[in-house]
Amino acid sequence: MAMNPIFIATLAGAFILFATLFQTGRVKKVWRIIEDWFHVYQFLKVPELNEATQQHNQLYRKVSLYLHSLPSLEDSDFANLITGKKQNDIVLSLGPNQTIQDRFLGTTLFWFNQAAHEPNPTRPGAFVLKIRKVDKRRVLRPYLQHIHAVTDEIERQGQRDLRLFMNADSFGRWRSVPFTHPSTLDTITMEPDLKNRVKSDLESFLRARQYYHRLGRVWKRSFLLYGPSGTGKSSFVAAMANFLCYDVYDINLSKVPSDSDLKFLLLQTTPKSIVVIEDLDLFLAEKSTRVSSSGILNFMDGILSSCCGEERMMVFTMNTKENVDPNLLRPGRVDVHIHFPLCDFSAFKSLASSYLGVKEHKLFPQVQEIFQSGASLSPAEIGELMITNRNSPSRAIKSVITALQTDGDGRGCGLIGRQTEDDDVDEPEGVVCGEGLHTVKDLRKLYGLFRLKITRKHRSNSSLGASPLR
Ligand SMILES: Nc1ncnc2c1ncn2[C@@H]1O[C@H](COP(=O)(O)OP(=O)(O)OP(=O)(O)O)[C@@H](O)[C@H]1O
Ligand SMILES: [Mg+2]
Repeated sequence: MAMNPIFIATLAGAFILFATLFQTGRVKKVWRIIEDWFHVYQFLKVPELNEATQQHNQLYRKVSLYLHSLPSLEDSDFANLITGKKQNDIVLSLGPNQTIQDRFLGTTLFWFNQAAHEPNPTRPGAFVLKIRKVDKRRVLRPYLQHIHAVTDEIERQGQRDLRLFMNADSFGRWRSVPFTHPSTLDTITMEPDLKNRVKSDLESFLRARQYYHRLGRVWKRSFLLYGPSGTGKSSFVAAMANFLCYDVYDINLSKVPSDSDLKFLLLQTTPKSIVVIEDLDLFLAEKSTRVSSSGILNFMDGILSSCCGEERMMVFTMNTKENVDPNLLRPGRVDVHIHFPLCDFSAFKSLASSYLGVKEHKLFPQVQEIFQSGASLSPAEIGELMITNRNSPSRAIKSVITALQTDGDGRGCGLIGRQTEDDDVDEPEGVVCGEGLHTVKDLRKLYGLFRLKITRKHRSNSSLGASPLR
């Protein structure tokens, strides 16, 4: 029996239409909606915040990291293209209200990225997992374990994209941007011995989960970075974040309306993060914040951090700690003190090596002499002169000499070569307080601190990290 040509044409047309719709994913979508009608799937929500406590849900962060590592992200209906860590790096990011598929143990799972900002801009987002009811019992538990394993591995290899969180408004919420600061411990000019001790301190912190638990302590560590402006304190925080592969929460105290808002901000921070308060001395001196001293003390004591997870660094920066109540900086509140001094000759040489690629130069003796006379500049000032004159090392060094003779004159006076026998005092260098150790002796043993002779009144700028033990 001959086929009706109209029937054949209609069939072919329907086939082409179906294939086209299938290609664009519309049929798949309609099919999914039909399946949802018949309750084939179960939905599980992973909210960004725990609604009862308003704390960050760790699983949300892990799921986000996991989903962004999936090759199937390329096949999702809609993805954002954003720049990655390195220049020219372009990475895919799952768009809001978009779905991504994953395969696990022979079944397909769907993740829906529920947008954070609709309809209420402050409402947190969520990921919604859609899994076949028949597969749930068999697949869900191992699948969640799989997500943990994959994200742990990503974090171990330091591949996680870091974020910088800021409390930019007075609503007590964090806003974040990708953290791409290029500073590393290698690029920070610092006395090499001190740098090595800090490095091993950070490394041992990363491995110390069991140790802290055994002691019944919160797995956290606090640093005080103090020294004049432009000596590298903020750069060091960035270097720490890159070294530890931790996010940074930068607390602007002037934007915190009250003690309870400070608590709330801390509760929302996640583990594997550095919580930073810059210029704490200024806030304490000027009382330019509505947060009380006891609010700051609670924050530093870690009572709060004990209820919102662990694996955190607290970093406070100050220009000087002279006017700060020593009680505020006692061990436990601040575990490690690091002094960031103005440049001495060896710091200058180190900057010349990295900024100008010069290890020796005929002008070096002259520079050394000027430093010995007591003049000094910050690494930021010297670095800037070197960057400006980077095409001519001689010109760069000459400009540093001129600056030392003018701007830097006397800046370091009294800090170098003014030691008197009467004023001798045992001063440890840099890192001064250790975990679980309470005596000065213990602390010295910990870091093999060596004795420096410097004056009681003036901190030496010839040695990075000189810090009195109290
Ligand atoms: N020790 C250092 N090693 C390398 N670069 C440095 C160092 N100190 C400062 N710089 C450079 O100087 C600039 C300013 O440094 P940074 O902001 O870290 O100083 P700071 O101590 O935080 O100053 P402030 O107290 O004013 O906040 C940065 O660009 C940094 O690269
Ligand atoms: Mg700074």
